[in-house]
Amino acid sequence: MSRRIPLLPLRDIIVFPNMVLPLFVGRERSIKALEAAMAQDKEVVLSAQKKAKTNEPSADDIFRVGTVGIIDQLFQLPDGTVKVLVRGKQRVKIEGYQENDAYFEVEITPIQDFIDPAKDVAALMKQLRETFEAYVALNKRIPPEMLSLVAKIEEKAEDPARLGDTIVAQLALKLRDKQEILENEDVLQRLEKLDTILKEEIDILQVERKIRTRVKKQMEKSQKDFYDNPQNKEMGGDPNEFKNEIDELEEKISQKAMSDEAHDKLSRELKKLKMMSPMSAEATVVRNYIDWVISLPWDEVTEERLDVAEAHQTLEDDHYGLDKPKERILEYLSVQSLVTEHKGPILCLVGPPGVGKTSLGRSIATATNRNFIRLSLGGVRDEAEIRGHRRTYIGAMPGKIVQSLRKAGSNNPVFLLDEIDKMSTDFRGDPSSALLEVLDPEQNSTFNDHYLDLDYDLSKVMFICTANSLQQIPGPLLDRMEVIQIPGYTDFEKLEISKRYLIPKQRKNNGIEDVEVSFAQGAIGRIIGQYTREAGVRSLEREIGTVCRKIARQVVENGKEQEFEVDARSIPKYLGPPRFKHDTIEEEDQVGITNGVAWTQYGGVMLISEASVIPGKGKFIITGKLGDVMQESAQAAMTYVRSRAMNLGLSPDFHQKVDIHVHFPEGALPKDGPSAGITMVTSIVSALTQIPVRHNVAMTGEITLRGRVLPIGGLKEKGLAAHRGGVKTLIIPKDNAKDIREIPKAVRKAMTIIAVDHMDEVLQHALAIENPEVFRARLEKPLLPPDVSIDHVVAGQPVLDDSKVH
Ligand SMILES: Nc1ncnc2c1ncn2[C@@H]1O[C@H](COP(=O)(O)OP(=O)(O)OP(=O)(O)O)[C@@H](O)[C@H]1O
Repeated sequence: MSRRIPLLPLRDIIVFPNMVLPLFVGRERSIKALEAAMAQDKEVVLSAQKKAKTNEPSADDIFRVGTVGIIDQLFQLPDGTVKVLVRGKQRVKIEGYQENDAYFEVEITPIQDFIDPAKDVAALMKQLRETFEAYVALNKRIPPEMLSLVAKIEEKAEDPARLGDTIVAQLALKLRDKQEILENEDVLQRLEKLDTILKEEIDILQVERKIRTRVKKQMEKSQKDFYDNPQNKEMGGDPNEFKNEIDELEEKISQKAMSDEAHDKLSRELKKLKMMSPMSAEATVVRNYIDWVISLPWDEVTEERLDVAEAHQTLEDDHYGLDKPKERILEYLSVQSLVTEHKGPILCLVGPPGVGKTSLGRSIATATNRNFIRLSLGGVRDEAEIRGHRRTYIGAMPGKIVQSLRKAGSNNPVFLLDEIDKMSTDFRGDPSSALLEVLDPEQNSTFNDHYLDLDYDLSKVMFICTANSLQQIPGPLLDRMEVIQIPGYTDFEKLEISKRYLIPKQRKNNGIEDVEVSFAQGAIGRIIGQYTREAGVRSLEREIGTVCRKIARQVVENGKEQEFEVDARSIPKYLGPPRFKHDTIEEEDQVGITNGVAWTQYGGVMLISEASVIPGKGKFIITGKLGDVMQESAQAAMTYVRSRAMNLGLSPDFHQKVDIHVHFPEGALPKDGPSAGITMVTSIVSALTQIPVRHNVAMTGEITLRGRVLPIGGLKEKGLAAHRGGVKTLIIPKDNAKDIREIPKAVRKAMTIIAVDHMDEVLQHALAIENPEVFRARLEKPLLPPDVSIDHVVAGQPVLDDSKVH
């Protein structure tokens, strides 16, 4: 829906939503625009000029994307200029300019933010918050209260767009860069971009700081020389205070239980500290070191216990379903309680995001009376992040393992190493080799952090790893783990999880526990089907949270006495228009459009392939996100189609007279591209023969040159995706028939699963042919009937004369 609003062109400033800032307006046209806005509903479009210097900008001089703002205050200053306080509201696209005599009026449409469901929003927000904190620590220009604001937004994990907009508003970036961020509709890409920019800035600031420290050190040295001169003694700092501090540290060191090695080391460090000038940078480094060592839990433990029945109850109380993982976890815990030392393998929970890996870890901690800490390894590329920097580096710190242990406060916590499949390696060393040492029970009783340079005993820690996909876990690490797979949930399971856990939890979080709220089954089903697309329940929980928040607002406005019945029809009122449609099947059979199912590390997805044929010269084009991955399969597919040309009623040289275009529309990027081979062939054959593809059939399988259908992975996830999408018949490779058992029973019952060996069979089941028998007979005919020479077959001959299309 477009609207018309006055425009205020800005010089060198970009306003983001939620940003409040004063503007000084001097240009006559701009003042007129403001007056017009004040006369209407105080809204004005704020969009930057491409060049700040332009005095009389024309439509082409102004960016097409800006922000609608509300004028909160307006003052006329004595010199004729106007000061306005504006508040950014929403990104908008300028569709057209109407230049009237006095000012610009623009036609705008709001820009909808897009959140890629395949990405882990919470982790990205956390990462950006951390980077921002590191940046603020180096950059004193940014008010510290921004940190708490940013932390609050991140903690709620609901509004990634706001997080990005709040941070970008604080940065001094080039206009073009800011505009680019404003224009990007993909919220998570905006966050990633900001994260990169901040990291670059941090690098620069660190170099500057190093230089400053060096200069400061030199100054301190000359200062020390100055104080050391007896004549100047009386001007020095308070020596008593320093002595008290040293005494205090000495006391702490002697009282704290820690290894002998640590004791000795700290005594030596303390001796060094005594010799130093209290205000020197060196003294600060030594003090920091001593603080770190003292604050670690050397001897603090929580009393472990394990009552299997109780642990079972805790796991049941916190999670619905997940029978197999729960059973395996209990077996694991039982073994651990029988052996005195934890020398067994490490548990590794593998599954898509939001299936409860972290929360299972938390339950294990509760069940065994251990503290719980979580460390995300996503994006860790540097060995030093795990193991710390040597103290010779400026600003050195212990690595993340030691930092986390300090947070845990005991030396026997459950330590969840999240996303071990997302670590990467670069020139700074391989973090996975450091991690190997951490996890290896033979080595980890003497774990040596570079910063501490002391052995620390990690053998009492219970490590649990999580990953989205097995394939990406470094081999040596995988060897040491006991993998527990947690597949995605069916819609039925999601419904139950919502009813039993997510809705009560969100009602509590949003303070509407004691309000009459009921969620109809249909309402939850609609949220699952049309507002989320995921294997886990993370977005589902967020959407339910949004509904609860909106109810909370109504309660605040109108009192608690109302009853709220959330039914399927009312969902758009709470959550806006449905977000996902095309993950379900088409309503009618269509030529050239085939449903595939594919595996991604976030669970199964529907993957549609479209083919269309146009007169041409034999070009074969594949486009869409999957384009590159599919090139090789595409060649095999084409060879098969050409070898079957006669049987399909096509001229043998059909491929020279047409161009074929196959497209895989947007969607999550599957990891197993080739399994879309048979989907592509079906689309091509349908487009060439003009026989529609059955809309309620989906398929997966790789194809060879001769049309054999090869097995694929991830059948379970694919089955779930097909079921979610409303598929009635699922075609799978015969070699995968043994895996059908993995698909939940309810899903198996709801559809027919056909295992095939050859592409010919796929076509028989997938194409909407009235008489499949005739079609099969046709496919089984020898390739070239002996009495027909190639010359007799002409392009455009009647297609499959003996079978009818319905
Ligand atoms: N089976 C279940 N029963 C009850 N609640 C569940 C279940 N599975 C997931 N949840 C809830 O879903 C939310 C997301 O789960 P969690 O954060 O543990 O997912 P995860 O698998 O660890 O994801 P990630 O890998 O992205 O960290 C949590 O609030 C969790 O309590």
